[in-house]
Amino acid sequence: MAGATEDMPRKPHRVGKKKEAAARDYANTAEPTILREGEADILIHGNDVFYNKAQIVNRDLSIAVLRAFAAKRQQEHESLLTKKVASYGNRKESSRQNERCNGDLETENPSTISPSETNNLEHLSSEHEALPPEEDLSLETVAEDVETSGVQITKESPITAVVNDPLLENPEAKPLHVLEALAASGLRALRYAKEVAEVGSVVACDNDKVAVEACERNIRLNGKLAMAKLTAHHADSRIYMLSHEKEFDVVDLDPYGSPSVFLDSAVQSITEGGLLMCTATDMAVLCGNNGEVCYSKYGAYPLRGKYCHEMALRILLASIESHANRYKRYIVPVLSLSVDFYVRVFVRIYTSASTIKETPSKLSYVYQCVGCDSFHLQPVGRIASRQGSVRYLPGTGPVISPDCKQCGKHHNMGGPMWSAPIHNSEWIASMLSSVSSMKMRYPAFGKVHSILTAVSEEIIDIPLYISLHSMSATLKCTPPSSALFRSAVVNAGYRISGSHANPLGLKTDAPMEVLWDIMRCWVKDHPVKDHGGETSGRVILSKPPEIEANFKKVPAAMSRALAAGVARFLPNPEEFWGPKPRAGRHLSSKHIASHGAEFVNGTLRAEGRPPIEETNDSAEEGNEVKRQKLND
Ligand SMILES: C[S@@+](CC[C@H](N)C(=O)[O-])C[C@H]1O[C@@H](n2cnc3c(N)ncnc32)[C@H](O)[C@@H]1O
Ligand SMILES: [Zn+2]
Repeated sequence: MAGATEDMPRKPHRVGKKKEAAARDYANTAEPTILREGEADILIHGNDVFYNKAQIVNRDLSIAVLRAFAAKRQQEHESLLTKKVASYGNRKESSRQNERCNGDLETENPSTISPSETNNLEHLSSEHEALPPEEDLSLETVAEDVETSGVQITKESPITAVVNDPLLENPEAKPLHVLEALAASGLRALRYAKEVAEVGSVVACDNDKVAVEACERNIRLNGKLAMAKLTAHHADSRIYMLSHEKEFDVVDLDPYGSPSVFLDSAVQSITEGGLLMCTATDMAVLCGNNGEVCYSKYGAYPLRGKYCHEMALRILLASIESHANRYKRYIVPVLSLSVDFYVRVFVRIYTSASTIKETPSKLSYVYQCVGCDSFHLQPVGRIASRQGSVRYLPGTGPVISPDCKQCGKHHNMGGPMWSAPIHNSEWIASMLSSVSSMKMRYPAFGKVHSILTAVSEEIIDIPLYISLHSMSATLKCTPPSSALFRSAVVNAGYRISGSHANPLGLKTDAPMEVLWDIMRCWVKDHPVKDHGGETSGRVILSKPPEIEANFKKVPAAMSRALAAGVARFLPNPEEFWGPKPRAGRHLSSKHIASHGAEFVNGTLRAEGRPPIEETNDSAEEGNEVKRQKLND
């Protein structure tokens, strides 16, 4: 500035095109820095390739699930092996009996077969593996014409069929073949390869050439093990997955925003019983700010209830199930999380033409009152058993009258969403003990442990949660403490728990009328001012309660973790813990508007780049702020 002296305060000025270009050049020429997360190192070079520190929890959780999955696969493998060995024993026994009848053959005791013996046995045709059980049995009746170690066996004999089973040849489960379909720097893929021993190979795919080059550099940076297990691949992952049908034991989808366009190919590329791990960060869409956009992406309407974060998870699950069903496949959720600014689900994928008939009974619409937020689930389908036969029928309804029984207002209808369980309790328990036993291997251990603890306490068969604060706001009363309310629910004969998705959320099987009666009783003892008008709260309070609530505290109503002083909800370690701009975008005035000056300059400072000063709002920047607020 002409005439300005050093000690005169400088005015913030607009970031011009020149400055943006300078920042870009700086990013391109600046020395890269090395960043370590878990056991992986990556080179960070400006904003060329996407990296978000806030996703460390996401990556740690994924490693915990991957370890649990590997252990489960080994267990399943061993139990299948035991069955096969037993079946081999039975067949050998029946064969021996035949031989005795013929009086010309001797066989060893079938029960003495050991894994080392099975290792020496011949290869099996893969068709045998695919045979349904009835067809298997027919193999027992085959004539003998091939000689092996003094025993005559035909090519198709039952003994050969079982003995040559590749499963018996390899008592250890196969190493996991993993696809990180949207890999960016490859950090996640590197962590899977280096930190999970059972992972044998990882393909890190990205359609951005710069990202793939960065990934290749990072693989080399991480040394021999990474180089042996990891391959960076430049492709549109949708096409890549479609051309690798049922090949990957694990597929990870971690997109910018919505995963919707990747789901169809992802569900086809996973092996039988394999694992899909999927993130969605388009929370504004999934939580009801753009209902019609959600419908176009996920095939479901979200509702703007207090439970919106759990509904977001359930909409994503329903969408994955719908894509899977097209290929006679179905999902079994093991862990479904709403964390910070995203949702992340972990589901196993199986194939069964008969099980997919159950899908409509695992989905529900949701009616939500516009006045008091009471909600009711309307199943899409049901299963009826009569005289030993099972029938799949449409749901019966409507489950509620058009006007709310509590306050008389109408309902909005959302869904369909997944209304079957979203977690597997056995997995959660084993993950909790596993992460606790290797704390040092999880950089975000505290948060990961608190999330899994909160999940472990959730009632597994109750979709969505109520908010005591929202109910109290409707009645304009001071809320009872959570302990008192929870006790009243338990004393009325129902179950109640917290929700990992919201520290104030309560999951219960108590019907809405019981919950409102408890609140009516509370207000009787803690009267509210009458503000007049026909508010929903006034209508609700005008009806006398049908039950007498008992607020006597009961231990069964309390969180075990809370009582034991174990954290269930931890604050984020830093400010600006949220989504990041796409890679390759210049961090500029727009990002100041959408993420805040401190965030952008914090990013630049971390990279040793000059900070960008704040500018005036433009209309577009204002829109970005709005969009970001919706995201928040
Ligand atoms: C959010 S970043 C992934 C972050 C990474 N998973 C991690 O944990 O650090 C999304 C990545 O997906 C890539 N991508 C977007 N569309 C793609 C497509 N159709 N095929 C392959 N990669 C794609 C982008 O280039 C970007 O690198
Ligand atoms: Zn109502």
